[in-house]
Amino acid sequence: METSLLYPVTNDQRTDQKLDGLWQFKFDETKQGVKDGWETGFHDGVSMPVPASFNDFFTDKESREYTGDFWYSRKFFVPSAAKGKALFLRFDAVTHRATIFVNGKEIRSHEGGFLPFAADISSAVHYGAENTVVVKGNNELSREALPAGDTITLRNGKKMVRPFFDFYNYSGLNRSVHLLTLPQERVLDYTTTFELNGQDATVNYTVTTNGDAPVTVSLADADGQVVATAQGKEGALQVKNAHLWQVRNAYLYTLTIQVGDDAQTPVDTYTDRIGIRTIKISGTNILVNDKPIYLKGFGRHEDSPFAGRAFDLNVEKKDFALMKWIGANSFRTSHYPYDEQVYKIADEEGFLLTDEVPAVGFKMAAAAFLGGLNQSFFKGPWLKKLHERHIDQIRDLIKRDKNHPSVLAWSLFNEPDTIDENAVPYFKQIFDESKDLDPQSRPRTFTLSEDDTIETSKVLDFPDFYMLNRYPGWYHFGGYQISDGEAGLRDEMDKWQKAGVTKPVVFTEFGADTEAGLHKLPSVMWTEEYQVEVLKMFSRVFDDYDFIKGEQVWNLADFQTVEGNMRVNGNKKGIFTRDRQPKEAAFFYHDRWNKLPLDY
Ligand SMILES: CCC[C@@H]1NC[C@@H](O)[C@H](O)[C@H]1C(=O)O
Repeated sequence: METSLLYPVTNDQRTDQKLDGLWQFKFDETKQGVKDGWETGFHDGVSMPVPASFNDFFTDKESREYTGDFWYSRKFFVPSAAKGKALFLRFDAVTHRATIFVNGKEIRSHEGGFLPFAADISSAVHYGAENTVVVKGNNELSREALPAGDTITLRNGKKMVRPFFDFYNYSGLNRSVHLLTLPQERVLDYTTTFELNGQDATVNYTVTTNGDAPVTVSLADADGQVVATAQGKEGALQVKNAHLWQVRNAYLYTLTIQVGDDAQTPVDTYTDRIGIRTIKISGTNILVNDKPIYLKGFGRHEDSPFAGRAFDLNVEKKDFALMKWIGANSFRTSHYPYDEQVYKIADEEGFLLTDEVPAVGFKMAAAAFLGGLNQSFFKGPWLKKLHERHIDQIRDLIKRDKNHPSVLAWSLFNEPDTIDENAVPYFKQIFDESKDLDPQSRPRTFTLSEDDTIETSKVLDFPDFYMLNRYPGWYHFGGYQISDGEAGLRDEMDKWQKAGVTKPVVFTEFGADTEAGLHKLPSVMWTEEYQVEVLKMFSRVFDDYDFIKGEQVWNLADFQTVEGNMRVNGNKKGIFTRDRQPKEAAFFYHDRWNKLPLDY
């Protein structure tokens, strides 16, 4: 688990310099790099943009599909003025694992392609001079790492990944790299929880530092007026006439943490924007500030042409424009934690997000679907290591994202095999170990695939609310048989109702692959008309069951997947195309959702 995952800020005590841009890049198929000393830097690579996945910049298949070790290198200057400071390189994400070298010295390694980590380089840098950072990355998949898959070797000796999941294995320095100078004594972390008292609110906080200097915490409103202050590493900020953070009606305060005796010359200062709101599950209702809400939105991917899985602020800005236009209020970070800047935008825009770890592909049937095996995923020599990494990434996910008002819930798996008895002890361990990680005690859950129903799933006691992924009209009962699909879906909902549903049910995946521009009257599958028919069918069912408290259609946009006879250059279930243009279904939801209140 990382010591500190605070997002970088710049002020009189801290600096944050992004090292984005063109780096040197090389594949290392024969693991030559270590023998040839690449860790000291190299100039005979190709230029590679950062942040970006490397895959789509090449014109040959071997490079696009490359699986194995790869190396990045660049120079960076450390000013003499940085002497006495703690120096870190913060990697917002390297997919799927990395080892970091500075001036040829190995600093640290990290496992997990979607969460940040920081390398303390204080002892390795030359001040007032250029330095060299080298990243040795690897993008192989296995059953003992997240996301799950296999790596095979073809007869020609090339390695190839076999994902147990339906998104392309885009790899590389997918998010920004920061050079940080920090005070030796500093804020490492903070927590916030909220109590609403009529018009007023209490912000309970804790602050973690690496020293004994006193701490002062203040809260300023959106106009910069300080509305509350408190002393100590634990305390309560009393806010009169609190302006609450609401769904699609956000309000953010600025929290300032100062370390040191003298407010004029603090040892460290850390600021962040927070929203005062509460989240609760009450019966079959999801409550924000004690008011029931209904989730309207999407499963998404960090995916776009050229940059692959890299965070691209332009794409993110467009996606939020589309989600606001269509009347959405929420999304799931399927199937991995997104870049922190996404959560900051969601905080500002008043969107709720379900924050998901990359525990995807924990199901051999998925592997079978993608040409894999048919055996129990939760019974194998890989489980011990997988569990260690799974809970480690849950810990870091919650540590990183716990102060975002936009985070509604934690999704600990996507479509795991929960029919298998062997899943129960694994789920118990994960839910026991994650129980107290979130100071705000937000709901923990996971998605249930088609096979995992109220009759077959063995782990329905664990989630705080249910997330269902259902595909009648597509993967079964498609085309003219869609009426059987609707009847079957209603049968299942009747069983949930008869069983006495005591928790909210949110549909987190449903939809149909659709080739933009394909039309037919009457419809056939793959046409835009048929996608609307499927979505109208789901809407009819959602409107008939009161315990259904959300509809998040799969997917916001078309996205890249592995090649296969079930994919047409990727997954086409998008409501928008991959270049973010509307299919007919976008206008259906624009009409359906904008008729409703923003939060219901
Ligand atoms: C029947 C499982 C559906 C599946 N669910 C997980 C997503 O990551 C996939 O994209 C989606 C699909 O096949 O469209």
